[in-house]
Amino acid sequence: MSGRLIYLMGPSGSGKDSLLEAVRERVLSAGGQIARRVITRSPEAVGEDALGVSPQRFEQMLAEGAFALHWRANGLAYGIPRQIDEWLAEGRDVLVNGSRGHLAEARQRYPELHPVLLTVEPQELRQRLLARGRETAEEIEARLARNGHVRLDDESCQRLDNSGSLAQTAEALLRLIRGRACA
Ligand SMILES: Nc1ncnc2c1ncn2[C@@H]1O[C@H](COP(=O)(O)OP(=O)(O)O)[C@@H](O)[C@H]1O
Ligand SMILES: O=P(O)(O)OC[C@H]1O[C@H](OP(=O)(O)OP(=O)(O)O)[C@H](O)[C@@H]1O
Repeated sequence: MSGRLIYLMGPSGSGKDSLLEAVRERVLSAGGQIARRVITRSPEAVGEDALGVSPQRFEQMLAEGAFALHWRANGLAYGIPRQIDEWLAEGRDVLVNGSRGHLAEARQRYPELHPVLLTVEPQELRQRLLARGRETAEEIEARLARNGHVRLDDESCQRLDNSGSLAQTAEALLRLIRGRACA
């Protein structure tokens, strides 16, 4: 039986990378996997477990069919390695740090995916992006503006509020996964 694709979305700064890191050990010990994104950003990017590549290398990987999913946002290119298909075929649940703007395309490839939307109070979101200190003030404003016009009216999305404690959000995500995806 195929594993489930847990497609985590949310505004830049809402805590997707932090949440995936917080649940990583328990997801892996339950036989699940967490996809490592490929991003055209410096490998030193603060607070994320992504593979940083040049735009040229990204295009080469894309041409070689290396990605199961890929999209562009925030002036960057993001890719999800095709390895997730092997994991899913092995019956493993796979968590992906996804994009709200790419959900429709992701659904075309994975009709059974489980969408999870991380939400954060707007003012808290701004503070977190500033505190993370990875983007310039201009890039932060652009991300906040993007959040203002990316609309997700998909009622099937499970919503997780990450405005409070990360540990509590992690427990909520694990309950959600156990409830819907893991035996
Ligand atoms: N529940 C939380 N409470 C306080 N700070 C958080 C919480 N979740 C994430 N953060 C912080 O907010 C910033 C953005 O988190 P990050 O995981 O990079 O978000 P995303 O991956 O969605 O862009 C980071 O500095 C992170 O440490
Ligand atoms: O379509 P959206 O839902 O707005 O998402 C746009 C992009 O931003 C998110 O990445 P992330 O939050 O990790 O961005 P960052 O790491 O570049 O800040 C998400 O993973 C997408 O790659």
